[in-house]
Amino acid sequence: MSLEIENLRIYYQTLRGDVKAVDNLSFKVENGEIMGLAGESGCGKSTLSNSLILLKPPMKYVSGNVTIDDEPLPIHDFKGMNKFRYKKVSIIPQYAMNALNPTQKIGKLISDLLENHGTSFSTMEKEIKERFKIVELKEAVLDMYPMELSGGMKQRVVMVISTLLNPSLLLADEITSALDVSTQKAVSRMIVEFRNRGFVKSVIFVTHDVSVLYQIADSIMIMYAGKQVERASTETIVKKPLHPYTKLLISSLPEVGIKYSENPLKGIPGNPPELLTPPNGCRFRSRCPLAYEKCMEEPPLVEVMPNHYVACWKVENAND
Ligand SMILES: Nc1ncnc2c1ncn2[C@@H]1O[C@H](COP(=O)(O)OP(=O)(O)OP(=O)(O)O)[C@@H](O)[C@H]1O
Repeated sequence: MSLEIENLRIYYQTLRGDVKAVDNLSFKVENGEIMGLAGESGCGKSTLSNSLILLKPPMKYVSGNVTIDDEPLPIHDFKGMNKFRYKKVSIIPQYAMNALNPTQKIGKLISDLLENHGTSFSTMEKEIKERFKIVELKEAVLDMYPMELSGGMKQRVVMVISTLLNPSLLLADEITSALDVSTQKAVSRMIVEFRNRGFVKSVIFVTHDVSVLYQIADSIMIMYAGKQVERASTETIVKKPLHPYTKLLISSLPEVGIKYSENPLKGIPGNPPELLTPPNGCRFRSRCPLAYEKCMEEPPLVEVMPNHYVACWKVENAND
């Protein structure tokens, strides 16, 4: 098993109280699996992914266990995580294109990073050049400054850098949303290629855009207001979703590249609840066309079919 998460709670400490951004999540990601993570803006996707590598204030660890390759991952221990970052868990951040130091040439940047992790550019040179070839970057890029590269090229440089040490888990956070459609496809294909070649064991691919996931993910987890509402194979989530929220999300698939925040879900009045004081029971109930009294109680996440998990009373009680 590449990643295993049990009862994870990650909050933001604010003057008004705790924002319950990730509220009791449990799931597993197998070796070789690309898991898509989708849901409307503000549902906790970035919080989950950031907490697995860079948990710092105002974000706070509240409870839960994380294991990677069957070894505990001390996400609550900022310093203790140093030996796991890049080596075991790596991230292509949301604004990867701006993540490169503008005053350093790409080659120097890679060399510094490798030295910080106990290896060197010369040891890794063959591999670096090989990977540049895979992402269709010329070797000459090593001698360039970030400002000399296009957005898509910078994105690919960051992809190579974050996976050079063959991490077990790669977190990819909205890495395609700022790109044009053909670059989006190329970047998504490269993630699959990296997984196929064993550069990364597993991937959590965060996006607003389920249509991107349909092309690359093996499984999809749908989050709503800090909770997991449904998780299954990609085929099942797209073709046979069971949770009312997933159904609405799938039926209102936006055009590629348009964020849900710019194109609110059609047919679902209202907004997700505030995570400072989330409602009791099902957090989707105020917008759910199927809500009934039972939804005042929190629905458990139930495996309704093998590897198909849903948190909805209507689904659980469908045969009553
Ligand atoms: N620094 C912060 N302080 C307080 N609350 C925060 C902070 N960052 C995020 N939040 C809150 O945590 C919740 C989850 O946010 P998060 O960014 O994880 O959602 P997301 O699903 O990744 O959204 P997006 O797709 O827009 O990035 C939201 O309610 C958000 O307002």
